[in-house]
Amino acid sequence: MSLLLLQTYDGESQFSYYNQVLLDANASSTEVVLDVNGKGKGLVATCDITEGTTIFIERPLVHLQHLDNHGSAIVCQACLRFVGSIERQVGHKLHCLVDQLRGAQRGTSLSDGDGGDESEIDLDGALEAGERLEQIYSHVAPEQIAELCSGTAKLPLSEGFQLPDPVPCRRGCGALYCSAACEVEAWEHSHCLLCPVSTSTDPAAAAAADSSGSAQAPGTNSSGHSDTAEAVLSRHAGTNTTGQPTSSYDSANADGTAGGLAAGAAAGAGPSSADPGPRCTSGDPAAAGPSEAVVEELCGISVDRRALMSFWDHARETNEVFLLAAQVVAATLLKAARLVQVNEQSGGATPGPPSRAAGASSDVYQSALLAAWQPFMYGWKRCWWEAVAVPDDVDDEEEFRAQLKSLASDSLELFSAAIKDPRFGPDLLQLEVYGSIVGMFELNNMGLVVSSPVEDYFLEVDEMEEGPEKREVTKVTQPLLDALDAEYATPCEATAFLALQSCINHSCDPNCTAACDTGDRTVIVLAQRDIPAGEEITVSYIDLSLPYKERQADLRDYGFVCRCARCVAEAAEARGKRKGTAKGVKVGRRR
Ligand SMILES: C[S@@+](CC[C@H](N)C(=O)[O-])C[C@H]1O[C@@H](n2cnc3c(N)ncnc32)[C@H](O)[C@@H]1O
Repeated sequence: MSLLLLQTYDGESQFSYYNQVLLDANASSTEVVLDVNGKGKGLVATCDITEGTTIFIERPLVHLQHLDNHGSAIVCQACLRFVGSIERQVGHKLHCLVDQLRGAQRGTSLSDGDGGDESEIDLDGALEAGERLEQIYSHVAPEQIAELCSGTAKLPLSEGFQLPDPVPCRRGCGALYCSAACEVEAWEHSHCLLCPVSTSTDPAAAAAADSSGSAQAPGTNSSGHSDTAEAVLSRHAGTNTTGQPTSSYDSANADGTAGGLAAGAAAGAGPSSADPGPRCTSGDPAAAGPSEAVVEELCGISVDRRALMSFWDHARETNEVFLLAAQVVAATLLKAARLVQVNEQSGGATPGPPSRAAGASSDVYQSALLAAWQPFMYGWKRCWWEAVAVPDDVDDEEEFRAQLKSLASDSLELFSAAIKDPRFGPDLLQLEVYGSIVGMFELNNMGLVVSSPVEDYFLEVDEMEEGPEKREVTKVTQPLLDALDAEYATPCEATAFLALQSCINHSCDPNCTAACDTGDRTVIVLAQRDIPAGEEITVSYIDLSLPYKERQADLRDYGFVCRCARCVAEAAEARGKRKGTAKGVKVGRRR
């Protein structure tokens, strides 16, 4: 059954799809070739390209800020821009850091108290966490962290680093955006299905969302009043079921500790919604606490928000890539449902699938599903559990792969309990399809890194001319810098899938770089030397400074052995050396 979505498509349809993608990305100097020297499809220059040329600029189809990065960077969940203010970014980082360290200490004492296995108690870890906590508090008082988090404290020179005011998700799940437009974009893309906060918190928004696929203007509540990030967060995410404040946008407790931001929890180490403990809520809907068992219908798709929370919890505890897979499934379903809806509204006169009411067959729904699936149709390669490289410490490969498959099966079961649309048949929620989507991220994803304005802020202070003014400023900033230590420069880190960038093959001597440093989620592919027409466009997937063997080991994660010119030359050189040694040719130092 799943074969419909996983069938191999003819070259013609791929060709026309990629032609449109090239056009959208303004990539007129390249073409997608379906087989490049046995490496599958690749990108090839159609004309001479000079060094420094921007080959194309592209936005991801789906992306996710790494969960363990939420404690380090408050960013727009749609475009990854840093939001809020320098003060809040600094306060949030310290808050999460403190909470994480406290968690490390608590974890130890808990297993101690439980009379658990002595060998599982990480006393060294607890000691280290304690020392780091002491170090932080020797520089910054808890009240200062609370003031930075709440925005009441002002840092010198910070007005030169203005960040957009955060716009909260209309349901108040904890996700923040840099603008109303970004909130709408995320909502319409997939968040309207994936947001775990139930309708009951804002019925007007849900009603509007249901009728049009987009709801009321974000940032306004049902009475039309403007919601601030703080208001929404404190209403929905600010307290969990134990009544503890959970967000660094809440004012932290007087001792600065109960704000409850646990980077560890956001990273998947935290408690489940059934056992709500402190959580980092920046963009982490699970932090909003369990919602009521409200089943809604959006564009004809049924969503059980409470079941969704269980899916979220499982993904946070096992593999965040399931959240990306959920985005793909949700975006595909929504797009298919909208295609059907548009056609129904136009009485079937416009091209597209006719309505069920008008006697449509299931083929109509399948063709809408296939049209919506197209952006991902050419990206998948193998199921996750088949594609993953077996870690060195695994003895039984078969068992390892069976475990991954079972994990994916659990995740899909939870997702299927939350989101249903029988009109489109069972294909999209088949295990092989789900596994192929997860596998697609394993083999094709691109890491996005957006540098932090906090780093720029501290650099500007550092670069001030020596003198009384700098001394005044550093009196305030140096303790913060000392408390943050290496954390001060942590960028926003995310992972993404892009239609065109994911066609570029790897080389250990690449002619291009792909980077995301503009702070608007766009990826820029840049020629780093002159590229003659007909040459393949290549980038590096790995750290190129590594020696041959380590590069090959890293590339195993992408499922291939690199045979680029550099690898072939280095392998030949190594073979030559081994041969020379075997023949007794002198190598190395003479005794
Ligand atoms: C991001 S995709 C690149 C596009 C891919 N060729 C395709 O057909 O979609 C990564 C996959 O391409 C193939 N690949 C990329 N670079 C390669 C290389 N240098 N040698 C062999 N295979 C490569 C591997 O199968 C890898 O898993």
